[in-house]
Amino acid sequence: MIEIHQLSKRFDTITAVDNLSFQVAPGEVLGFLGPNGAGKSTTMKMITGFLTPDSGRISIYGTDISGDPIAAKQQIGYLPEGAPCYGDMTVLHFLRFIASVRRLGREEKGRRIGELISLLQLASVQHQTIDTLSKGYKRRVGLAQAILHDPKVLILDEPTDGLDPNQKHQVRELIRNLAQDKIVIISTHLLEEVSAVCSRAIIIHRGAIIADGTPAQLQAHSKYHKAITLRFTQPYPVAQTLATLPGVAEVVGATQGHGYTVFPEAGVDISAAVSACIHDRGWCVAEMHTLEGRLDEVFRQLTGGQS
Ligand SMILES: Nc1ncnc2c1ncn2[C@@H]1O[C@H](COP(=O)(O)OP(=O)(O)OP(=O)(O)O)[C@@H](O)[C@H]1O
Repeated sequence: MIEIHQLSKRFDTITAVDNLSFQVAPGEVLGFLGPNGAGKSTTMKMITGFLTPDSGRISIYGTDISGDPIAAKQQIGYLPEGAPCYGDMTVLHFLRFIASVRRLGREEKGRRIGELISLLQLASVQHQTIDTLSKGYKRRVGLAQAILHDPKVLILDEPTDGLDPNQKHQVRELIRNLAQDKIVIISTHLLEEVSAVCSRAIIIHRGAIIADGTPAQLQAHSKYHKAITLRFTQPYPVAQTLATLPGVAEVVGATQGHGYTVFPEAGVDISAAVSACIHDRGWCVAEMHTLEGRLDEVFRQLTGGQS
């Protein structure tokens, strides 16, 4: 269990993290979302012991990070923003160095590095210096060093940044597999990443938590939650008719074709009423879908439209 209690950090006049409290349990993949400058990286740096908080407590499986930083850090794997340092080392030398720092035994060191080179597809670049690698490879080397000692806690700052779509997919699979018995916290700007890998998401804005829930719970705040999209084969008086149904908040027509989005009033399920109305009128429907909600819209709504 990770327990964060009333964590705060200021840089001169900027309050980067403002009285943040939350807990994360094993098996959870927690996504940290927020606009640029929201305080995600600063929070991660404090959880990993790289930055000292001005106030508040951080406990990693019962160990206070400021009380016993070495014991706490032994349990953590951290992928910071950007590329791994020591760019003049080859990938293999760097991973051997990290394995020594993490005090892996000789045999375990060789076995584990071999496993990770294969898992993260680093074989073709293992003798290349890190400075000469592409962004995607640097990111994968960063991930390899973060999970080398098989930590119980993984803190990953934008883990798929710079990866191509195939690599993004592979890394997300890897995170999902790793998460089974670990605590994983990832920061990301990619809302599809939250839906793909996170069991829970926290939205941070100006250093404070403004939403906390499963991706589905957050999507339920969207005005698209349980909205119905329709496409008809020919023109009908759809907007006027459906707008009069009980529970319908708004009907918006598409700019092209005979498509509509029917928005419900909050918490109302309008699917039965809409289907019955269409059936009664004998209208020919080409497509009909009920939407889950849009995380990007919830994010914009809660953060006031900032990037
Ligand atoms: N070392 C520092 N010195 C001064 N200000 C800092 C420092 N580190 C962060 N900040 C400021 O603290 C605030 C939070 O920054 P942080 O990097 O934690 O945000 P973030 O949510 O990770 O942003 P991004 O999504 O852009 O990475 C920002 O206003 C940033 O400029």
